Amino acid sequence: MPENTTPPKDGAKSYDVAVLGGGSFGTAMAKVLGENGHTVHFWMRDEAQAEEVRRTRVNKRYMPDVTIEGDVQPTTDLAEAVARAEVVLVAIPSKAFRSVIRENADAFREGQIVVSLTKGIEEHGFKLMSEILMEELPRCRSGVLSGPNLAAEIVNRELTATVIAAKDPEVRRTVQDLLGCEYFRVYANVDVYGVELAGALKNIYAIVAGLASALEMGENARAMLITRGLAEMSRFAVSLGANPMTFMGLAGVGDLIATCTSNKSRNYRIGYAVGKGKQLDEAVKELGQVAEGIYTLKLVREKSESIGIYMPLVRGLYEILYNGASINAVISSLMMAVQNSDVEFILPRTITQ
Ligand SMILES: NC(=O)C1=CN([C@@H]2O[C@H](COP(=O)(O)OP(=O)(O)OC[C@H]3O[C@@H](n4cnc5c(N)ncnc54)[C@H](O)[C@@H]3O)[C@@H](O)[C@H]2O)C=CC1
Ligand SMILES: O=C(CO)COP(=O)(O)O
Repeated sequence: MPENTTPPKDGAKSYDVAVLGGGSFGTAMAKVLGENGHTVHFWMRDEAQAEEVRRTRVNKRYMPDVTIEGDVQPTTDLAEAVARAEVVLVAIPSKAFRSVIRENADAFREGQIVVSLTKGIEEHGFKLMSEILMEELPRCRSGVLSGPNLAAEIVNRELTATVIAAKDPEVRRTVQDLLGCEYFRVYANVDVYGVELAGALKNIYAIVAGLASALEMGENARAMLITRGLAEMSRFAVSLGANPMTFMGLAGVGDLIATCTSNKSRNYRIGYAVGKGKQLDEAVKELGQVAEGIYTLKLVREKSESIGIYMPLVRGLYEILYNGASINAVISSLMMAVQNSDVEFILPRTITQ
């Protein structure tokens, strides 16, 4: 056993796990797995970065203050990482997710467990990452992990809960066994589509919340945005087949609270920067990490218009970010819109658009 390997918990099985993606979240999950006593094949595309992590145990660009403990083996050989793994966790931004999986599809085995950690939507065809996994790796067993999981807190072992969503009970159990520990708790769900869509949609409202914070709005406004964001995202997701109750859970309201109230969220930080007068391009460049919400916003706006789902916050944010609308004008039109029902599952909305 290598020097820096933690033995697995008493009686627990030690797995070989591949983590694909060497950014903030890949690093956070590799660290949890390493501390839980598993062998981690940590794939990243950049050899210099892999060598640095190997040598220093620090992923300097994404997590400069964090030492990665345990048997975490950085590699740039994706096929080998997957071949050695019993379980594969994918933390690659949505824009590159399909191409990375497709180019390496031959490396995956029948029945292998592959779990998406990515909170985004594919541009063409409005596909979620679990759908991409089913299309590209039809012989594997897939799942998605989502929830209030700010990487910057997990790496400090701050108490966190997440959700594994999968139809196959063994996938759910395996991921709970792999990741669960004294600071990371893994709950299960079977509504894969709802859990995954919740994780992607909440990024939009985190941008809205960041914007509101930059404008120094109060707590009433923050509560209104979070709650109306929840109403809007569940309305949209339910129309596409998600279970509304999923939005009451960690992957729904939980993640919405975490990212709409914290500048540790990159999406929130984008909203904050725009609210302080930065151009979107400038804000993204300064962030230097992925903020999925800016892409998800475009796709959800287009989809909601095409299927006739009322999403005023999406529409307003889109006008601000992509059409140069004045923030104050958008706020005013949202506040002066026709007054409507609070919980539409109890009192149906009377106004549709
Ligand atoms: N950071 C967080 O707190 C959380 C992030 N997520 C999700 O995880 C996904 C990844 O996010 P982060 O790791 O935070 O992003 P990041 O911006 O910190 O890192 C992205 C990583 O993906 C790599 N990458 C980009 N394009 C690539 C390509 N074509 N091929 C291979 N690798 C590529 C980059 O080199 C980098 O290592 C996102 O969908 C995000 O929403 C989910 C939960 C929490
Ligand atoms: O999804 C996240 C936490 O649950 C991370 O959010 P950001 O991508 O906005 O940092």
